[in-house]
Amino acid sequence: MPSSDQRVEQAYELARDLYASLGVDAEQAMSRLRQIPISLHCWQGDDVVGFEQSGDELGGGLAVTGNYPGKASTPDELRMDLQQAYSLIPGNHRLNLHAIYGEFGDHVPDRNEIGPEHFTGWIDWAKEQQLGLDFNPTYFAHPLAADGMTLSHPDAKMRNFWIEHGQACRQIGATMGAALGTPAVTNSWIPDGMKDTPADRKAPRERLADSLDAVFAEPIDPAQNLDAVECKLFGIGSESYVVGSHEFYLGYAISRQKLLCLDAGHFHPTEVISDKISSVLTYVPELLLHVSRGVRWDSDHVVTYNQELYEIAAELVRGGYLERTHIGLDFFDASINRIAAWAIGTRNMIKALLAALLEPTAKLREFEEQGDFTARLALMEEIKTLPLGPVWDYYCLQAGVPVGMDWLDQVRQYERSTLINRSGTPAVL
Ligand SMILES: C[C@H](O)[C@H](O)[C@@H](O)C(=O)CO
Ligand SMILES: [Mn+2]
Repeated sequence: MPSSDQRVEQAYELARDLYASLGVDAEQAMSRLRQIPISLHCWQGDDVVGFEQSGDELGGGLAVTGNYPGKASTPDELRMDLQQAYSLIPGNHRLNLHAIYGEFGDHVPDRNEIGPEHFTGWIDWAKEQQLGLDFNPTYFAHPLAADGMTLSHPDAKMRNFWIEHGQACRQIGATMGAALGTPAVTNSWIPDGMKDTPADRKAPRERLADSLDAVFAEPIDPAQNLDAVECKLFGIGSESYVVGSHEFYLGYAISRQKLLCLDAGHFHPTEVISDKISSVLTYVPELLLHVSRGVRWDSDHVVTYNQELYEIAAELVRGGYLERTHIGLDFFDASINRIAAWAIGTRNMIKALLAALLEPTAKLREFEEQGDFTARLALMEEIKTLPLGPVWDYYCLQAGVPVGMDWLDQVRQYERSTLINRSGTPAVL
């Protein structure tokens, strides 16, 4: 009887030969994949609560549903949970932190007073774990964002408070980047918008452009920090008008040569970000992706292995855009084990990149150039059932992470040994 590792190897060899017959080198695909970091978002680990202990509502049109037990409530717990998640995911990746996740001690500073000193614990840990860090100002869950306006607020004092927050966050990003030798992508998303039809769409957008210019005024070495801006179509409470719309940020990013963040859940349901990548990268230097999954009104379901995920990955590979794209995740689900959510979403993202790297693109292009759209469609359909699974299993085996569903046993074990003991967790999980 072959061992399970031998079965994985045998299945891989058959798959490798099949891909080779289509002109695809599976070894090369895997070695490229090893170089692609995914930035895991810290906020899946605690339902976007953070460590300010303010008790302020999430707000900003964001909502987390579910009450799965065992959520992290201290930086140490969150780091422990992240380590557990990384141990289930092949490759070397990054962590994306929000400003509310600082280690603030007894006297929590206001958002405009935070500094790199509140993130030394994260930086030291990231160094130890060999992770790059990314960063985000938190323009929500705060009394000064309670009316749904921040950088575009009509009151200059309010705008200034948030401008100072944005400036502080860039310095934190730069400190992270300098300490870790890899630039932090510091991404700005603001909730500003209106529930009902505004009488003035223009003024808030003009104010937002001015505020962003003030946030980004200080030049920072791009080897330490890169600025990104993220649009949204609508949120809860901003159904009729969002100041930072797609057109607004596309124009802003192009005119200021900033990174544009495309969140897969932030567009009309019939729009897909896979079709935007090549347009946007014609004009902006680099792209940040928030890979997510929109379901009706919610933009943040756990990423599944669906056709759009494949198309996103395929566009990055086909266009040669991997070097200019930072891949981050953005979902939060409190109805399932939070570590499993990270594992499922991140493994799916990596699996989609592997599928894209295994695509016989040269053949597809050949058909397209010949005008043979029949053959192009036929091959695209054939690709859907090529043996990706055996290559994926082999990739996981080689990386020393669980193969197939085995990762779930480890999550269950961690649940029993650790999550169950957390305060607020019922005796039986
Ligand atoms: C918590 C994140 O900053 C947030 O999800 C943002 O990126 C977003 O997508 C808001 O809908
Ligand atoms: Mn997002």
